[in-house]
Amino acid sequence: MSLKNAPQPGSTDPSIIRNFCIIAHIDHGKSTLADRMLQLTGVVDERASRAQYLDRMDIERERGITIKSQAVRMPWTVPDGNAEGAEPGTYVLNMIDTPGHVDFTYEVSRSLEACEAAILLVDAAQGIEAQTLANLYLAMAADLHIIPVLNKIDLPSANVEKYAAELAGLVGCEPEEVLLTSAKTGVGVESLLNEIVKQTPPPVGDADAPARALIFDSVYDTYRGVVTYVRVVDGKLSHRDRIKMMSTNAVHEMLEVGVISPEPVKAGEIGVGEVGYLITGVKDVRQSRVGDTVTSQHHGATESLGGYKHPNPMVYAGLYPIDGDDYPTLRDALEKLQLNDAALTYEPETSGALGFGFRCGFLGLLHMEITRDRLEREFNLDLISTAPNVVYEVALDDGTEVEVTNPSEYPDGKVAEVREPVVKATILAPSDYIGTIMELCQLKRGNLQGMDYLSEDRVEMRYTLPMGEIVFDFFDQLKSRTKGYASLDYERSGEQAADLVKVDILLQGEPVDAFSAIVHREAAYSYGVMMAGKLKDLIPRQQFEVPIQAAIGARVIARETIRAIRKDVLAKCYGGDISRKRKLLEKQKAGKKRMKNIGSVEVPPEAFVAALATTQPAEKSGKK
Ligand SMILES: Nc1nc2c(ncn2[C@@H]2O[C@H](COP(=O)(O)OP(=O)(O)OP(=O)(O)O)[C@@H](O)[C@H]2O)c(=O)[nH]1
Repeated sequence: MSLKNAPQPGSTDPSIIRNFCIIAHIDHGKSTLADRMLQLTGVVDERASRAQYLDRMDIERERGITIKSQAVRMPWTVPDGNAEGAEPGTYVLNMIDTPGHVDFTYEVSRSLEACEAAILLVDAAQGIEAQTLANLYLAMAADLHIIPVLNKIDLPSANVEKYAAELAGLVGCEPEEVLLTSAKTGVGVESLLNEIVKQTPPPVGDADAPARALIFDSVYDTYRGVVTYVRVVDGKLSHRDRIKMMSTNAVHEMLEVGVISPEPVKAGEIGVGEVGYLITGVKDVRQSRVGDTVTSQHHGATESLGGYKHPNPMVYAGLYPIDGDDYPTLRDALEKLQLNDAALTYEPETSGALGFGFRCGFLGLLHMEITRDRLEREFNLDLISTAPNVVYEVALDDGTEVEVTNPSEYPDGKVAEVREPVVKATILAPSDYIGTIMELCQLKRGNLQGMDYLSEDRVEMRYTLPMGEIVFDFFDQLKSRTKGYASLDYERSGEQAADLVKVDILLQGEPVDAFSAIVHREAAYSYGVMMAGKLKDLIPRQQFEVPIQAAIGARVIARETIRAIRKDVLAKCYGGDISRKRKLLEKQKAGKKRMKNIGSVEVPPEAFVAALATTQPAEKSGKK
């Protein structure tokens, strides 16, 4: 169908609108299916279609243009006599993209709020995974209609019967009701579009009420400022309105309203049930926050849609430039990133060992990895990041409470109680690995909350775990112990009191703040031994002997020694070539300039990088 004849934004009857999203575990084919739908609905023609149209962050960056397609409007005509029994006619489908990772659960929940149905996509060769479940629970909490779909049925290893039964059991339908697709070959995708029309409830809202729209994403664009994605619930938003953000009462001039199909298309207004974008000239995403309600300034709504939450960082780490001269660049870079990332926080910090840097707050490990990666790649910075830590609440003997986001701020002595954040974790794995997973969780101070068999040989285990144990190498260990078969998802779930201590690492009797860590008392010794051992290997020998100690307060719990030596760079230079000798000595001097001095001990930056690399990135699935 030609897009010109498609229903126009602003005057679309809500009864022909269908708002849906696709939820899936990483790699189960979400992007491929989305691309296929764009092609079939004629929004992107096959020739112009490049793989993964929705995933165009990189392309955008290269060309420095426009907008991330967070929500695409697709016209779809249901033919007469379709096998699905959907009412023939032309419909407007809005496909809303959801970020794929636990760090962004709140953003996911807002995107889901903007939909009426969710396609639960499962790989027919893999079955249900942890994120399938996590996303499904979020979708059920948002009251969405679930459409179960098995994808990749073209794969020789697909086991349609087994996984259709598993999926049906999970969703509570008959195995025959599970739809089958191959996003790759296109099989089943037309039927799926008809099913979406048939099964998704049309949006309901009051067209005559004051405007209310939910912000489900906001993105900073270099040229246009902040682009805010909204789903209109009541009334309409027009480009002539001045709009108000209900959480802050801030009023903004509206410059443009439109829909994405798949490029931005201006519209005069968008009405009940529609999904589109607003541009207001605001330059900072923090003024247009995900979860907030937009209304018009005049005769605006008095009650917001609810559910707005301020993003709170869960993980903190220090970021330091390896070259101290890069400090201003790092500051500017963080300022720029924050324009596009309402959840990123930072404040200046100084470390005795690393110099000037920033204490940054992140939603989780993946968020931290992404941010660091972008700083290094987009701003050409070499960074040292200190080991990430969670936020501890420390009650002192005198009744005061402090929040510790940096181990070096941990109060010495007089601590009455320390509370640490806890997560509820869901682990899915083949049942053969139950023993090894239990062992790992026990080691990480986990408590088993329950266990269910999803099928004969797959099990779901639910644990509560201290978040501080997960931010280290938990995910990596889980993967290696289960040969990659386990999947993990977790969400924050309150605090608990714990017996935690601060372990300091001392070089020649001087504490190195970058290596301090808050750990469970039982793990303190092994942390001390591990760190001292690592540093012994990483720090080059000096002209004098260097003791490395790990200590809790004044009590030393581990010790290593680096023996003295002077590296004679001239050793191989017999004969009398004075200029060559001078060159070598200068090279040595230049190398020394880059060293970080801890007291009189010279430590190469690489030693910090390697010593702090105890943490591993979390599952890299949230790139969208
Ligand atoms: N054989 C086959 N491969 C598929 C099918 N759908 C997707 N794939 C492949 O599976 C891989 C993952 O697909 P994506 O669409 O990137 O998966 P995704 O869920 O969007 O993954 P992320 O973007 O990483 O979250 C790609 O290599 C696809 O080509 C299918 O129906 N059949």
